[in-house]
Amino acid sequence: MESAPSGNGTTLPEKRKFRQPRAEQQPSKKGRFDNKKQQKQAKKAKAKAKEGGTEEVLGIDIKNFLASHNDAEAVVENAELPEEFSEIELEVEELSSTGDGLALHGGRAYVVPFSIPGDRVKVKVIRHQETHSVVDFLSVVRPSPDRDDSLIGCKYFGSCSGCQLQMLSYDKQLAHKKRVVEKAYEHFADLPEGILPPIGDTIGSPLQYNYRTKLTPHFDGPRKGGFQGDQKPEIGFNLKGQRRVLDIEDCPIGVDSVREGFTTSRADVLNNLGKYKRGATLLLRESTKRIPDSEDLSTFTEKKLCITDPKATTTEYVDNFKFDSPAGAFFQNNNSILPTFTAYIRDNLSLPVSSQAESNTEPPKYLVDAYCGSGLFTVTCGSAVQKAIGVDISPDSIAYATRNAKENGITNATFIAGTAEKIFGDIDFPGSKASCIIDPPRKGCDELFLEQLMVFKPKRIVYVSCNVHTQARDLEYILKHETGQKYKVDSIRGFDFFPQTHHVESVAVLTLAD
Ligand SMILES: C[S@@+](CC[C@H](N)C(=O)[O-])C[C@H]1O[C@@H](n2cnc3c(N)ncnc32)[C@H](O)[C@@H]1O
Repeated sequence: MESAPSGNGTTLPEKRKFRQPRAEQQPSKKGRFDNKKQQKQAKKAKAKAKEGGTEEVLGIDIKNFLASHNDAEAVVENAELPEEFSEIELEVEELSSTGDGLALHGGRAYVVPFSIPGDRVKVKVIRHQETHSVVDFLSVVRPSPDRDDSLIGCKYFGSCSGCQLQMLSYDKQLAHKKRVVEKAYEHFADLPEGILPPIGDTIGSPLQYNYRTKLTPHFDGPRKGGFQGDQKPEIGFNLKGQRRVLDIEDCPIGVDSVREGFTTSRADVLNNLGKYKRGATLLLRESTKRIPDSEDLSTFTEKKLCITDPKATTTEYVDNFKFDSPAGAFFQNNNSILPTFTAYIRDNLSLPVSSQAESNTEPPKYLVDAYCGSGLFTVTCGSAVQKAIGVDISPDSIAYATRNAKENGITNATFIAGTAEKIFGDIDFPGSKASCIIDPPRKGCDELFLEQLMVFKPKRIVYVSCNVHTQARDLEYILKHETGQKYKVDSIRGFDFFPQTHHVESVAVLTLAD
């Protein structure tokens, strides 16, 4: 039997047959599951979805997309599934939170990369899964009124897995991300209606290309015994939907220093292939040096370098705050939005003077910086507080947080290395006069931390997250907790740290009622 390439670079029998999706696996017209097996499956899917990863988020969008097409069930019964690797046309109706278009065909959902609602596209069918079908994007047959291909700023857009939204105007990208935040709270936080405020508009990034201060392209190793003869690895990012690397010479969302570093590092790898028995990930991280123009130090010239050693120290400025951190450790990747972002966090850490005068606020007396990294928030928000305390699991980051606080004149801060909940053992001030900033990794907070947070009861919580889905899950936990029920959610809004991609940073602000 002949074989043909699949979407992930392996080979599959060309005429492999797929069974029809079973009708009982689809939600009923009411969007509910009718028997025990369905309920069990739905429960399992929900539990998985709570992890907040790409698969789970897409899965929920697909489920809701199908549920919104009540008539689709009738079609499913008789629909023929298009053969794998056949080419078909699809009408894209929705943009999922993962940045993929969703189309309906024969009662099934098709996930269509690089497409937006209103596009008619030609695609190649790759595989039919239990819940949806996966296709490769081939071309636009009839563009959506929202598509503007003249905006596409990268020749790899349409193949590279890094960006999804380059064909959309920036205003539309921001509006889409607002919807992503709304949907996250609709689907990942099971809360009574009216408990959350309307989601605010997404705050845009001053730079929409040329903004990423860190890139990590990679390459695969040779099959065995090193690269032979003319053999060269592809160096870049993964092809969309595949585990294969797409060879990329430049990434226009990177800052100039990092793009130049990419060119140099690529050449370095290709000129020294004999050194590599395995694949590797390259680190490209910007570091800034300020050189004073005159003796009064008020004006300066900035020199930008690209650091490639993960253990080397990089320097970054946010307004006039200076941050050193290990090049391989976490630091926010879009410097252009950080002055606006940190000012927003600082403003929102302020405490209401009394519940009667909500607009009248004062800085908190105490600040808790949970998941503090190298001290971004303590340094930019800590000058007015009596005491600040930060915690991070990485001892390296804690060492740099201590150094950054000192270098920026913050003398009232201490930092602890350990898991986030450890911080509560070291706090010697009352929650009623404290604001707590929480900025966990994508998986969100551990239950132990949230439980301890509820015992501490900070007057204000500012929860920053690069994964709004786990943030929504954690807010549900807080707001359903016996103590947490006393919190009011003041605001939730996205910040666009990652233009051209589907990612959104979300900030939720909560205040404990008197
Ligand atoms: C999204 S980063 C935020 C860092 C910092 N707030 C900033 O903006 O630069 C998340 C941080 O959480 C830390 N981390 C991960 N798991 C943790 C845990 N269980 N307890 C404490 N810190 C943790 C990581 O080392 C990382 O520095």
